[in-house]
Amino acid sequence: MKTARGFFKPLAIGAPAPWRELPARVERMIHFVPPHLEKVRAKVGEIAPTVDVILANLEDAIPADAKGAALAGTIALSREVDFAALGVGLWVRINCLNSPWHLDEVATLVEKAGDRIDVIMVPKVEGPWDIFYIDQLLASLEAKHGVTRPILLHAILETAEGVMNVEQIAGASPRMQGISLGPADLAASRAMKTTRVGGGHPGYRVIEDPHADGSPRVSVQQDLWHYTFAKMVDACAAHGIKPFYGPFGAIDDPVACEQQFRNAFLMGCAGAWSLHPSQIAIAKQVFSPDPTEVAFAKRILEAMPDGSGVAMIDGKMQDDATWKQAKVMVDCARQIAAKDAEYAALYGF
Ligand SMILES: CC(C)(COP(=O)(O)OP(=O)(O)OC[C@H]1O[C@@H](n2cnc3c(N)ncnc32)[C@H](O)[C@@H]1OP(=O)(O)O)[C@@H](O)C(=O)NCCC(=O)NCCSC(=O)C[C@](C)(O)C(=O)O
Ligand SMILES: [Mg+2]
Repeated sequence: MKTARGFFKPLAIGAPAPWRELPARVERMIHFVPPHLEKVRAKVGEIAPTVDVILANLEDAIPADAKGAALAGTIALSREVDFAALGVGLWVRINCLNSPWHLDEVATLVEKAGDRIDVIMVPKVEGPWDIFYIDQLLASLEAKHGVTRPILLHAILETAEGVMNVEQIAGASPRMQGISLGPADLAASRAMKTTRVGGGHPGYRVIEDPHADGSPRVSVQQDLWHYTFAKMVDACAAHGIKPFYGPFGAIDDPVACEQQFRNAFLMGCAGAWSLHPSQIAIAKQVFSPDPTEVAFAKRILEAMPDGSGVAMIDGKMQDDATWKQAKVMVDCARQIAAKDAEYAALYGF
């Protein structure tokens, strides 16, 4: 383990000092773009003002023979759209660390777009050693190319070993911005017998005991991901970084997508991925707290100005702990309102 002071020392001479606090950013949806497709890339300028983050994807879903074009497309994208002026994050998902592509990708990204990329997403992170490696590599490249703002790291949790080590991954570097669930690779890694990208499964359920009269037994579908998800959320919260739900592959099922996103939101996630333009509005609505809940939270804060004691509001007991929950809700709404005029009006800020 590094010493407490050592943790915040730059890892290369001339590299920028690591972040001590994460920059405060609204990241309700991470919108995935295949950057090798010129047709899709051309539309990013139009989509960007409607999202919080645009992610150029270099990994899975990009054919092996298009990896170079995707990297070139990412650099072009970083120049074509002024993401910083729009208040939109620019993220890149690189190929995994045991692939032949990641080294050239990281080198090219830092050299050609190091001052414009906010976050690099690293897939299939197995343990803290993967983060140590990429942390050092980034510091060396940032120093070499005079990048003054450290690029943050986001890990995808998509192997059984990664889940086992999630706490150490979350705390491996001050560059860690967050972690997303990668349900498709994780399912394969665990030998789960599914063929989906996230969401539930009709076969995973609980059933009530047989009735004496033989009448039908109630059976309810359960959440396949709850254990992994809760483990990830606690690891992130404990280390002061952000948990995210990952992708929802059934583009044709917006109802289930919304439910999956809402479960993640209620459990503490900051956002989810949008793979298709139709999922952007779903994520935006779900990850912006409900205005009615925000109004109630404001009443709690007003009823207990110093956050202590006890109060009754509409028959519900309020104390220091509900005050803290209310503060989480109101702070989140305030941050969103500062970025999004539509929600500022809904929240009355
Ligand atoms: C699913 C696909 C193939 C359906 O693409 P489509 O063309 O069939 O859909 P469409 O409904 O016909 O598209 C309508 C319009 O939207 C456009 N469009 C469509 N998608 C986008 C987009 N993302 N951004 C911007 N524009 C988009 C599309 O080009 C079209 O434009 P047009 O009307 O002008 O012709 C397509 O949406 C797509 O490629 N999405 C991204 C897929 C992706 O990134 N997958 C990897 C992430 S999930 C993952 O990796 C798993 C994980 C974490 O690793 C693990 O769990 O293990
Ligand atoms: Mg994956």
